[in-house]
Amino acid sequence: MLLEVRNLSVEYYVEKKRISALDDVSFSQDNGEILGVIGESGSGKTTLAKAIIRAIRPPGKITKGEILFDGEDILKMNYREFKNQILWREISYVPQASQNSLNGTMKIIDHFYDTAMSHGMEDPTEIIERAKELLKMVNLDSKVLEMYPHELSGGMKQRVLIALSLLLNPQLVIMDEPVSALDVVTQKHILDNVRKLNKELNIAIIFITHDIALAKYLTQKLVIMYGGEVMEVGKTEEIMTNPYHPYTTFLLKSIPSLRGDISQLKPIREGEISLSGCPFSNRCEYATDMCKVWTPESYTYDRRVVRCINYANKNGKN
Ligand SMILES: Nc1ncnc2c1ncn2[C@@H]1O[C@H](COP(=O)(O)OP(=O)(O)OP(=O)(O)O)[C@@H](O)[C@H]1O
Repeated sequence: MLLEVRNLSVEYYVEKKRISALDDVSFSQDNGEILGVIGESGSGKTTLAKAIIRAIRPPGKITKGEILFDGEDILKMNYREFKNQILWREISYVPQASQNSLNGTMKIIDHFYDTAMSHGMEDPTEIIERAKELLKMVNLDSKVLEMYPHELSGGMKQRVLIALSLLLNPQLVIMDEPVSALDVVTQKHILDNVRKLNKELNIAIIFITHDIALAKYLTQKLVIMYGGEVMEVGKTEEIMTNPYHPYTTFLLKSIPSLRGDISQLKPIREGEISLSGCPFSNRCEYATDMCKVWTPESYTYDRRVVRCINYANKNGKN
């Protein structure tokens, strides 16, 4: 097992109010596996990614849990040690809206130099060769290295960032909504690149998206999130053909409206997340009075993890 997140909770404190962004989140990922993290806006996806790369900053705080990477709890590591040994080298991150994260005054090659040199790769020829090799993997010509970000399309910039994230040969790359700002054709090209990288290099990928159709296309395992909680975890194929949690069913029903037009997806509105009981109970067509007051735990049923009271008596507790 490559990654194991255990009972992770993150809170933000804003104007004396406590926002629970992640509540008791647990899941695992195997070496070389593509894991999709799916949920509507505000469900905690980016917070989860940031927790794994230890980038939660005040007013946010990890209040509970463990993140085991190759068996070691990275939350317990000294931060400097984590930064030098794990970040970029073992786990890299392609942030949300990352196309804007390239520095407009720097050529693409300088981005590769910067990252390489800050991690002890000093030989310029080696860096250029590695950059060319990585660009080729994402179907970009090496002449891109001499270009500035504004000379590239959104899709090209996204591919540069994916190439950059692979510079130090990480075992795990976390991609936060990597294609959501792109047109459908470019989305497909990039997803095919990601798939190729995963196959050829055996890199594990956490693919964060609100679009279950994209996740269906790319991932092997799914973590479905709502209101900071994990609603369901299982093999993509099994979840797609037979969802257990009512929220997953709800998401799957929304597939046709999502394809190609992300503007149709409505973020979770304030008040929709139930603050007591199951977070989905306000919207769930099967919710009983019990669901509104009693917070379900995670139950393992049929190799699936489901956080729904209906599964409480079906099998043992997780
Ligand atoms: N810096 C912050 N300060 C206060 N609250 C925050 C902060 N970052 C996130 N939150 C809150 O934490 C919750 C989870 O947000 P998060 O950004 O992780 O969700 P998300 O699923 O990634 O959403 P999106 O798809 O819109 O990025 C939300 O209620 C959000 O308002």
